[in-house]
Formats: sequence, structure tokens, C-alpha cells
Amino acid sequence: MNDVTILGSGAFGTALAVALAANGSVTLWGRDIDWGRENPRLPGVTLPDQIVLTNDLASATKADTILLALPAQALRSFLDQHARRLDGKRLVSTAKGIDLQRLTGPSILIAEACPNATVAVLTGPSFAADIARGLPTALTLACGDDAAAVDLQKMLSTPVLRLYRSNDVTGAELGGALKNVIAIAAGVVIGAGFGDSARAAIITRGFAEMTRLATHMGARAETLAGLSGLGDLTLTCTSAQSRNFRFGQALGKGEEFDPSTTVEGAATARAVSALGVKLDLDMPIAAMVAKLAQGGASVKTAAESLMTRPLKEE
Ligand SMILES: NC(=O)c1ccc[n+]([C@@H]2O[C@H](COP(=O)([O-])OP(=O)(O)OC[C@H]3O[C@@H](n4cnc5c(N)ncnc54)[C@H](O)[C@@H]3O)[C@@H](O)[C@H]2O)c1
Ligand SMILES: O=P(O)(O)OC[C@H](O)CO
Repeated sequence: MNDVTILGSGAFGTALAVALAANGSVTLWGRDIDWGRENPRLPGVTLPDQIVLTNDLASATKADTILLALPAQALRSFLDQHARRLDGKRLVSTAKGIDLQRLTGPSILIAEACPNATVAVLTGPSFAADIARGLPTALTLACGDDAAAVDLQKMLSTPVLRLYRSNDVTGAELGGALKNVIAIAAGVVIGAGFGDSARAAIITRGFAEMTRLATHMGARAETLAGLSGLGDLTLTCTSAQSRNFRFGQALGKGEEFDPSTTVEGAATARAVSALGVKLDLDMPIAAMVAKLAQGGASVKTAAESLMTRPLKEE
């Protein structure tokens, strides 16, 4: 039996497997894992021998520590089907989104489906391609159980993957989810040719929006200012490696975007917009991204309506 299993063999699950192979054997499970030793979602990376590839969920879930590297909108149905195999384990979520139906982050979905599990979140600024190439990366490992947090931090750190510990699970996971929404907005700004000054404004006001919602939902403001919030927001709003940013850029230019690409911020913008209404919170950027992503507004109208809101204090 291997110590660590990763469920989800997309770009991120595979990259984490490559990184953790530095510490020993890792099992990588995927429903579509028939591509040999190179994942087409992570081209140019040959998987080391320490990674055991499998599509057998029963054997993969024998490990005590299981990382869930599925997209946020796929997690609920996966848990509905497979929670009995996962309950009682240490479950580390890496998904960056808010479930559109339940309006909660992955940690709550997991805790509800697996009430005897220890739930943690691994998040922060990290492109799969960077991690897989062994580039230095710093992440946040958040867990409400301090002893488990210390153990997971040690187990999942490597010489080039440095994990910082937190007990603010809500803050860590909301930072990762909400930055994707703002990254789409930043992409729209750049795609539409509004310039770098406008992007800085979107990042800053987006951060204010992220903090407003997250603290309302129980997060600590300093968590939002850490790797999982501001750190990831900075990365994703400024790099064309980001799928959320590129999706926004395509919207800004009025171009098509490959619908098979995982763009977590699109559904999460709708979830955030719904949360804003439900909790009576002002979330203008998220609401606009939700509209744009569904084709419900033009970029020109979106920019005008954000710029002509009533003037207020910062
Ligand atoms: N790619 C990155 O750089 C990166 C970095 C940090 C975090 N993340 C997060 O990791 C999560 C996964 O992203 P990714 O980049 O690996 O996506 P991806 O598009 O590369 O892969 C998604 C994988 O999930 C699988 N999948 C989807 N629905 C499934 C289901 N119901 N059952 C089983 N498997 C299912 C797909 O088959 C695919 O292998 C996202 O929440 C993303 O935000 C990604
Ligand atoms: O490519 P994105 O936009 O999904 O971003 C990947 C990671 O979340 C960056 O930390």
C-alpha cells in the first residue's frame, strides 16, 4: 500500500504526483488514465517510476492520505458516488472553486460526505507545469486538526515544494476559489485593451471583494493576504499560463475559447454572484464576470457599469 494517493489525473494531480515522487511511491488514479508515462495535459513531462498509475479506485483508496485533484464542479457527484471509500481517511482537497449547487467550497462538501475524515486543503500560487518541472513553489496546507496539519505539511513538502501551515481552511480555500473569478476579470481587461492601470484596479478591488465575502463566511483577513489569496491572485492575474486569465482575455477580445479547458472561475463567478445576493454583499466584479461568462453582457457595458457605480470610499 502506498502512503499517498492522488485522485484525478489532470494537469494538477499529475504534477503533484511528480513532485511527491521525490518522497517515495505515489499512486495516481484517473478515470481516463490510459496515456502511458506522459499525460497529454502536461506535455513534455515523463512520469518517474515511483508513480503507480491506476484506474482501479478500490485499490487506490487503500492509502490513508488521499489528495483530491478533481475540478470543483465535479467533486460533489464524485463524492456522491464514492464517499464510502473515502470516509475515515485524511482527505486533502486541491480544487479551487465553489460548488454551484451547494454554494460551498470543497472542504464542506467533503466533510459532509465523509463525516469521519480529516479534511485539509492544499492551495496557493502554483501552475501544474511549474511544479512538474521542479520549479520552486510555495503553497498553503490548511487543516483544522493541528496534529494532522503538521504531519501533512511534512509529508507533502519536498526540497522544491514548500508548504506553509494554516488552520484557516475556509480562508485558504476561498482565496483559491475567488482569485479565479478575478483572474477572468483581469483577462477581460487585458483582452479588451483597457491597459495595465485598469488591471491593477481590478486586482485591488477584486481583492477587496474576495476579502469581503471570505471574512463574511468565517475566514481570517490575514489568510486572504497570504499565499492562498493575494499570492495566487497575483500569479493568476498576471500570467498567460493561467487558463482563467486566458479565458477572460478571449472574452475581452470577443474570441472563442476551447470549451474542454478547465476554467474554474466561470462557474465560481455564478456561485459568488448568488452568494452575494443571498448574503446581501456587494460583489460587483464577480457579478459582472458571471454575466460576461454566460454571454449576458458586452465588455463595453460591463466596463461602463463598473466605472459608473456610485462613488464611494476605498
Ligand atoms: N492546473 C493547474 O495549474 C492547477 C494548479 C492548482 C490547482 N489546480 C486546481 O486543480 C483542480 C483540477 O485542475 P486540473 O488543472 O488538474 O484540471 P484538468 O482539466 O487538467 O483535469 C481535470 C481532470 O479531472 C478529471 N475529472 C473530471 N471530472 C471527473 C469525475 N467526475 N470523476 C473523475 N475524474 C474527473 C478529468 O478526467 C481530468 O483528468 C482544479 O480545481 C484547479 O483549479 C490546478
Ligand atoms: O490555470 P488556472 O487559471 O486554473 O490557474 C492555475 C492555478 O490555480 C494557479 O495557482
